[in-house]
Amino acid sequence: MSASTEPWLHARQVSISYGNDDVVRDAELVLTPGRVTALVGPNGSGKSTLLRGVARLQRIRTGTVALRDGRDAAALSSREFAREVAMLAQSRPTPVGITVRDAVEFGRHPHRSRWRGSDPDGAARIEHALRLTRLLDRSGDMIDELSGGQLQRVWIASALAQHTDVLLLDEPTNHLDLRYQVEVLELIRELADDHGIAVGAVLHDLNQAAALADRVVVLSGGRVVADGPPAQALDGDLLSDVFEIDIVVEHSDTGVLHVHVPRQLLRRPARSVEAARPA
Ligand SMILES: Nc1ncnc2c1ncn2[C@@H]1O[C@H](COP(=O)(O)OP(=O)(O)OP(=O)(O)O)[C@@H](O)[C@H]1O
Repeated sequence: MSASTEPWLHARQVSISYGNDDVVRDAELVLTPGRVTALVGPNGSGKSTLLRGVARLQRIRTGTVALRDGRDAAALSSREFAREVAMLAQSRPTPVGITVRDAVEFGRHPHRSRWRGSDPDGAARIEHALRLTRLLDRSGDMIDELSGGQLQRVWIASALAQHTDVLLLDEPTNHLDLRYQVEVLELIRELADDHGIAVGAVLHDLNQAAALADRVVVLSGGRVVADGPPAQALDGDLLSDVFEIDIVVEHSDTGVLHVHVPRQLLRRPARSVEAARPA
């Protein structure tokens, strides 16, 4: 892991609007090498918009995004920017008729020379990405024949082949069963720990955020309302306010956080079950 704590991405006072609506307001996001930062918050709180804004997929109305060595992201060409920051968006169409390797090769696009398309490091980078995502032995498979979890790993491999300092992931565990969720989360942890990548990930599951992240950013109504280590940012009272439901956060002796909704809120009264039964 890199020892540096200088941010590799630092978004300051970022506001993003749709029409006249500010959906992200004065947000700050700091991504440092070897660290995973989770963005959490209710539906519509601005998590994806903020991530898309710092990935230059969405226009930022005000604010700045600085990359490694303080370079202004807005001053880079799109190819230069794509060599620094990779983004795995929330939903991607699955192309038909291409192999796993072809899909991973998409990630090399910013590294190809403009005219002749040469990419001397390409083969090694693609193989590295396939190995990290445990897809080497599937590299010839057609991607439309993969399971959801395998496909998610292919897109992560494609982002890794891009060979960037910063990796942004929008709900990387969406639609995956528990086993694949754990696999993807372990992979993300490995990318930060063993490869020093600065990762920013939107996550819905607060327990996954607590387990995975070094830092958690909580968004509410487009504003950052907490930003810190999980034990600090995932505060029960704050989360209850933000999600408008009672949320309890327990800290175990071993330092594990457990975020949950008290059971009585989930229990259905017996009579409603009776009432639902057909006569
Ligand atoms: N293309 C768009 N046009 C107009 N408004 C949009 C658009 N995309 C998102 N919004 C609005 O911006 C706000 C923030 O949306 P965003 O998708 O960033 O939230 P989110 O926290 O990622 O939500 P979710 O958890 O549901 O994915 C919401 O009010 C949403 O309705």
